Amino acid sequence: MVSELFDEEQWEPVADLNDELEDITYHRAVDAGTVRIAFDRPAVRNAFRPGTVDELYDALDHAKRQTDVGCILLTGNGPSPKDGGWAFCSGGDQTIRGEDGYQYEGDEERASEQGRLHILEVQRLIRHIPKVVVCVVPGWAVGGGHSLHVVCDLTLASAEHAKFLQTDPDVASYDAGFGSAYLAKQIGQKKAREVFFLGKTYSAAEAAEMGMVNEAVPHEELEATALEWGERINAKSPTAMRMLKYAFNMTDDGMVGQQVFAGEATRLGYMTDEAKEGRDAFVEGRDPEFDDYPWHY
Ligand SMILES: CC(C)(COP(=O)(O)OP(=O)(O)OC[C@H]1O[C@@H](n2cnc3c(N)ncnc32)[C@H](O)[C@@H]1OP(=O)(O)O)[C@@H](O)C(=O)NCCC(=O)NCCSC(=O)c1cc(O)c2ccccc2c1O
Repeated sequence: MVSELFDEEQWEPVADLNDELEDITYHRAVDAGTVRIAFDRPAVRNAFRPGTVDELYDALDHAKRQTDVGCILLTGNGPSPKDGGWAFCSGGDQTIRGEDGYQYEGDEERASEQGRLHILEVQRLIRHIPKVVVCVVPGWAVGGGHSLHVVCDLTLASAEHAKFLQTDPDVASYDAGFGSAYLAKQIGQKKAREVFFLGKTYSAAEAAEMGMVNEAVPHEELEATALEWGERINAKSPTAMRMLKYAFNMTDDGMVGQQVFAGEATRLGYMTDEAKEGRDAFVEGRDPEFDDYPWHY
């Protein structure tokens, strides 16, 4: 069983990656352009270790390159075989945290590598991926798991079991990027500081009220609702959705935000006859003829 909330009839494993996965699962909807990527370490509340992060990055990168996929669901499998508890993700696995980051402990080939903090690379991939990423939270979203939900485009949560908590300062860690500063953009400075400085646990309803969760739904309906959201998203114009995501990002992302948005503007430019004329003239060794193209106003 992948997860108690997982409906096997709706999904098929992504064949070219799934055999290599240990810490996550990766599925594609049978008849929709939606993929489901899930943490699969429920016994430790889906804490991530470096290998987990590698797999997550690879799955997201694979999903990015599927031109018929518009929606990525990021979730956590469960419940825990130990105590029945649910989690989206409890952040970095503290048992393998070394002095310079999280260690590839137990992986003989990579044990000598430096400590990693590359969940931040995953955050940046989620931020820039030209698709809608929905965080589907069936239980705890804590520490680095909380930050992941913050950086996703939308968050859908289990009304009964989802719980939101920032423990970073308890374990002497700090996501000083999207996890904190971008959270403040979502819920306001006072509330974001409360999340980190007081370390309270918030229910799905409270998190929705604060503006960091889009909707709380009954636990049993969580994944069906997520698939419905995927359908709604996939029915829309891919170009419009991509440009909107990058427009939302741009005001907070500085020159990188401008670069990502501008890259898509360049792509749209390349699709015009005017751009083709510029290219063809160079390739054919002649002067370009732009007289047919107006100076739009
Ligand atoms: C998540 C909890 C609030 C759940 O509490 P609950 O009482 O429901 O369950 P237990 O505490 O009994 O946990 C069950 C079981 O899971 C193990 N476990 C849970 N979380 C982790 C974890 N993160 N690492 C390792 N193991 C974990 C727990 O030990 C139990 O095992 P048993 O063997 O006893 O059954 C609560 O568990 C909790 O508070 N967990 C810790 C949350 C936490 O502090 N996470 C780390 C925050 S820092 C972080 O994530 C982070 C990562 C990065 O890579 C960064 C990179 C760059 C900047 C910042 C980063 C960053 O902040």
